[in-house]
Amino acid sequence: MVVLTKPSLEQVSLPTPHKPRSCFSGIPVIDMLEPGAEALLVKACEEFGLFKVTNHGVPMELVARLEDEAVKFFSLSQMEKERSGPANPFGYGNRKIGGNGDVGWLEYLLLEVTSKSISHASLAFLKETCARSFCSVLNEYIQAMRRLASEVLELMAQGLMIEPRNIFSKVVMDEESDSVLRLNHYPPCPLLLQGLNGTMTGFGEHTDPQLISVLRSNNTSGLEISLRDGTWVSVLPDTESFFINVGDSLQVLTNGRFRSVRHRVVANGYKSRVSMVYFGGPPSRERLAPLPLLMGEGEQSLYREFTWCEYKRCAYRSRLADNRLEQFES
Ligand SMILES: C=C1C[C@]23C[C@@]1(O)CC[C@H]2[C@@]12CC[C@H](O)[C@@](C)(C(=O)O1)[C@H]2[C@@H]3C(=O)O
Ligand SMILES: O=C(O)CCC(=O)C(=O)O
Ligand SMILES: [Fe+2]
Repeated sequence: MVVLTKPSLEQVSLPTPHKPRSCFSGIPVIDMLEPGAEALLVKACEEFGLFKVTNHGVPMELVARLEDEAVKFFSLSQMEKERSGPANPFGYGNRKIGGNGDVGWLEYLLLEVTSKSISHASLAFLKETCARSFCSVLNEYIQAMRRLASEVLELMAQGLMIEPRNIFSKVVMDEESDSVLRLNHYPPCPLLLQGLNGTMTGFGEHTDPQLISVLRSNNTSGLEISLRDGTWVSVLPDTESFFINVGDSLQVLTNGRFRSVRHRVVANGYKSRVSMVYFGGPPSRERLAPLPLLMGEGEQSLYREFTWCEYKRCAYRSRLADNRLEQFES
């Protein structure tokens, strides 16, 4: 995405501006090596659906290498980047999110992930544009994210006191798990420096469909979450930690006990934001329904059983802000 000049900005339809939010310092921080982390983690999933983890074991040097490659990719000419696009759903995307009319102040690379690496299809369109080093660091990062996602999911099961301990993690560790890696670049938005009142949407509000998302960003703010009472707050960036989001699938498995957090990103007038998100999803044929182990006596199941494939089909027909789980409520 190039930084557009004023006349060309007036010719494109822009995402709707909204009011800036206050910074929130209450995001739970979970030290993964601390005894008792599992109970804190459960509380965070119930209250916020978002927390950050420290002592996560992911080498910061690996994170820096992938971020460097992502920055290099986004600095290519528009023509070169577009050789890896349009995102349908995978590939390079610019401003358009999904196929149903959502737009944001960003460009991104959306990559399909198999159990070991990025998929052949995603690799094929990347190879056209990118150095071998990008592909190899992507695969290393994916492995680190799978391991972290799996460890966090095991701590969740432990905190919920359910067995086996891999009851959630085996879903994302499955050979056929359907996961995604997303590299987002939100360039500075010149309109914000030209007296635009309010803020500009970088990535519109939504919940993530998978079990969990593992998010890391550079030091530029922009991420906002909706609290239980519906107020939006801004999350301070933290380059050393990973943010973990509860996704829709985990909300279903826990019968609504864990909260799939609504979140969005606002653009910045001065600084670029780069985020890298791993979405840990189930295999296509996986059946999703509240785990009987987690249901109290007489507790009603909030959702009917459905497969990940069914859910995804419906997700890709929806707008970003839609409540995708509504159709699966019982
Ligand atoms: C508008 C859309 C983009 C999205 C697919 C969808 O139709 C609805 C869910 C969106 C979302 C949000 C979280 C992730 O960024 C994403 C990759 C996902 O799995 O679901 C995106 C989808 C996308 O950008 O293709
Ligand atoms: O860029 C971010 O910080 C969040 C992006 C996001 O929510 C997503 O890619 O689904
Ligand atoms: Fe998201």
